[in-house]
Amino acid sequence: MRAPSPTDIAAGEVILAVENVSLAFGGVKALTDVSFDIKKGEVRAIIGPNGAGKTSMLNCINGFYHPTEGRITFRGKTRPKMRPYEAAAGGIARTFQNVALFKGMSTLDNIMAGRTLKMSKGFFWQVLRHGPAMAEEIEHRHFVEEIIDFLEIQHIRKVPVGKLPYGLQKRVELGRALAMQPEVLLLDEPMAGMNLEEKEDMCRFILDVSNQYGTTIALIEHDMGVVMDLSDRVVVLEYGRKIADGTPDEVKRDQAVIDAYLGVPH
Ligand SMILES: Nc1ncnc2c1ncn2[C@@H]1O[C@H](COP(=O)(O)OP(=O)(O)OP(=O)(O)O)[C@@H](O)[C@H]1O
Repeated sequence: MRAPSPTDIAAGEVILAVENVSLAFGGVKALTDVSFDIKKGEVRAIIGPNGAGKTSMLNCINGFYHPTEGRITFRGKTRPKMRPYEAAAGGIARTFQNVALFKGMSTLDNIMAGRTLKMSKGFFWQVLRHGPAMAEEIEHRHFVEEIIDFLEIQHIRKVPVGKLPYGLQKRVELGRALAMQPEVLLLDEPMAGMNLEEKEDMCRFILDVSNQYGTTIALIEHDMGVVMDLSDRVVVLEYGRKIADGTPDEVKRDQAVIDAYLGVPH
């Protein structure tokens, strides 16, 4: 698979910064004054007990929610009212806690759907499937086939995704996100509901995406073994507040984190 679009941000520099972000739903404070950054090329985990605000944080990053306070800066630009399609077009792709695919469509068509953002030819040409649109579609199909090879899902390319086991559906969803050639990939519980073998496969693919293509990855994950193996740095939320931030080793020795996971009252 080809590398993501080139960027002017060097590996190790901050590509996305979350500053003093708060988010409230009526009286419920999902996030309170949360700050952390994500560096280009790293695997950044967001962890915390149920209801800690992890999914709300991803939803703020990709523009699905707008923070009540604070700001999010992506590639040096602060866009407080960024919408999900603007985030995707700008290089932030996302997978969901519960697989969100077109269940009646094939693996190939689902991944192709992720590619439409990259298609420049207008609807008129697309409908005619002629001329410039045809040439462009062939190029995009090549790219999608590369992703299918990369994720080792050639055998299911024509199968409607609704008929696939859950682990493979998660892999197809990853493929659809990769089809956008994102600079930042947000993964919401990529291993949820998987058996051990499927988890090992998904871990390998995430590491391959990171190592081979330098894609920056932020992931929410409950499986601590996976988090410790995959991540460069971990941010820990509890009741919507950040309680720790550091390398996996630092975080697992942090007393506030140990207390949060053991349910010690504060
Ligand atoms: N759309 C919403 N409307 C009202 N409250 C919400 C909404 N989304 C999230 N919340 C609340 O915000 C808080 C944080 O929820 P969130 O889903 O972000 O946590 P989480 O850490 O992702 O949890 P889990 O691990 O269970 O998925 C919870 O109290 C939740 O009930």
